[in-house]
Amino acid sequence: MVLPHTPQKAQQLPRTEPDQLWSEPIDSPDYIPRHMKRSAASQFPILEVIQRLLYRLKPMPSGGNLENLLALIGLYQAIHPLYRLLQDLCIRAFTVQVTIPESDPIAKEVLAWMGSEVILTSRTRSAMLVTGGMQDANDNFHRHMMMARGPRIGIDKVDSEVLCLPPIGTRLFWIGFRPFIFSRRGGSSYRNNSVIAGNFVDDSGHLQNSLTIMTLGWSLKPLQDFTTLCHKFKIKNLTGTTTVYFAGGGSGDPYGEGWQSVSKAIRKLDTIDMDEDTKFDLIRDAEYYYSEQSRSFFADCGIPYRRGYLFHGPPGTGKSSFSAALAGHLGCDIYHINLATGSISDGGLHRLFLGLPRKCIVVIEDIDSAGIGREQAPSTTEAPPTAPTLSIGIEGMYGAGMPMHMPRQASGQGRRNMVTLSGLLNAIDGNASQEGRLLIMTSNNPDALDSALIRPGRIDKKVYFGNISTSAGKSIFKRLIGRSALAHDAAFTMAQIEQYASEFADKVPANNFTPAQVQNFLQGCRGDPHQALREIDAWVEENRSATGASGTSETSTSFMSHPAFDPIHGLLDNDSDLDSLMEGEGMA
Ligand SMILES: Nc1ncnc2c1ncn2[C@@H]1O[C@H](COP(=O)(O)OP(=O)(O)OP(=O)(O)O)[C@@H](O)[C@H]1O
Repeated sequence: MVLPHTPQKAQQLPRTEPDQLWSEPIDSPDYIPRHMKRSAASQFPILEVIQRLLYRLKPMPSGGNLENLLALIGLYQAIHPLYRLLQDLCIRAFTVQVTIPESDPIAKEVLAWMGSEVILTSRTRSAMLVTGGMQDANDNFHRHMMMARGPRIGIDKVDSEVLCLPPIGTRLFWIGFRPFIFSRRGGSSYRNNSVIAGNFVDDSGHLQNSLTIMTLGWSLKPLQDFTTLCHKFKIKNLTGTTTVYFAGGGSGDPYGEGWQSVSKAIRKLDTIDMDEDTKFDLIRDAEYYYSEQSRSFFADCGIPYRRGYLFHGPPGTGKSSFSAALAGHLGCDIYHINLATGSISDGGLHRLFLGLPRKCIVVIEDIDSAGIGREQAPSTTEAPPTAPTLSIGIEGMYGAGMPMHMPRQASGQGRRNMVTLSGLLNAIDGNASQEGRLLIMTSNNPDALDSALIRPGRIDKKVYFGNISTSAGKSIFKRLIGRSALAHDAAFTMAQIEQYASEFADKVPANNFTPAQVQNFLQGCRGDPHQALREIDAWVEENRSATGASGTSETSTSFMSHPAFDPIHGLLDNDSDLDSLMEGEGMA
């Protein structure tokens, strides 16, 4: 039986219009005329959206779960920007923050502190693990501290070179009763509308990774105290190491502009073979420079608090090694700038100097090969078309005025130098330049340098590093061969080593080879005194003919060749003296 089809009228539920939600009886004190509500909603469309979404959320007699869910999501989407706006307003009103580019030395200290004191000590659920070396030039430093704290999150299962750092993101931590928010941002995670973590845009307009530290209040003092805490933490944990910073090449450099760092074991001063008087004079001078007495002397006399040395001599004679050992001795960091890379501009150099801490050693390496010779009058020589902004110094490199002594490296094909003499002078002691640094310039050819660069006040001491003397040869043999032989083979005695060292030194013609050359030969002998003595004659012959070494005017004036020069004089008269000499050696 077919029932007649009686179309059922869909049950129409009375729907409440959004406006009715707020409707009040006309005699109610809360009554607002409808047209006024409409105009408010039309002025702020977001209100109307929220109003409609709220209406959708009203429980309905039939179904509506999906609709409710969608309305809820829509409501969240609509309210979220408002929430962010309010959050940002509160942050701006009640907090202070600092942003540090990740390439800055302070950032390394903050990251290390966070990794060690927050990430490894809390029940963290995320961390950034990086292998040492390329990922983070500060690897040794972080590793050192990880070892100091002990692994906490299963790091013992992985290679000891894995480092634990705070991940990209935001993290809350407390120091005492004060909350801090730490944010680490990658350059790509730039968000225009956030004030929680500012991003750092470098001079070339590129986004750099950055850190932001934020805390409650209106004063930057707690943040300054925090960075000081991180710095002290670094000093405490870096006993026995020196942090060596290298200037990044510029925006084209994968590591970016600014300072990149690596930690190295401190090289002891007694591993540098040089005239003892010169050595101790330099040490005394540097120690005095950093004393309170000298600081107040400079201040009282109104002299800029700066000091400069020029180390000159052939390559491989210990200029850089001594600088590093001096930094280790003074307990400060060392900053290397190599202008010969041709990728640092005047502005970049200035910024590098501005980023220096108060106490540090800055080494400008091979300054003569950087093409910054004497400032010349503008040359008529045409510069190559690829170098439209050639400095005065570089015109000499490319043009007819190129000095004959200019190393091949500096005259590199197509490479140009972007630092001018005036730019360099301005960076090292212009008005805006940081005080307190000890500047060391190294040069293989000081005659090529402009007198303005090395005038008193800029360069206070000039020290010549020369080829190896007989006594220095003996010293190097004892350090590189004798020590190892005594440690690994009981058959050797001190007296024997002394004798072998003298024999070896006699076979190496004085002032012909650099310490680096001799060191290289001895390293190849792997601690075997007999092999060293067996092979030295052939090596001398071969290298003499290869280099045509017959003594240079430089070596003839070397302090190492001075009859009075005996770098080990007074130290090696007996066994204990040798032991004391050898105690701190072996670090390269
Ligand atoms: N006087 C020295 N005493 C001990 N080791 C030295 C000495 N000179 C050089 N060496 C060794 O030779 C190597 C090169 O030395 P270093 O880089 O310090 O020379 P440099 O004079 O700075 O050379 P360059 O002018 O090329 O920069 C280092 O490994 C260092 O250990």
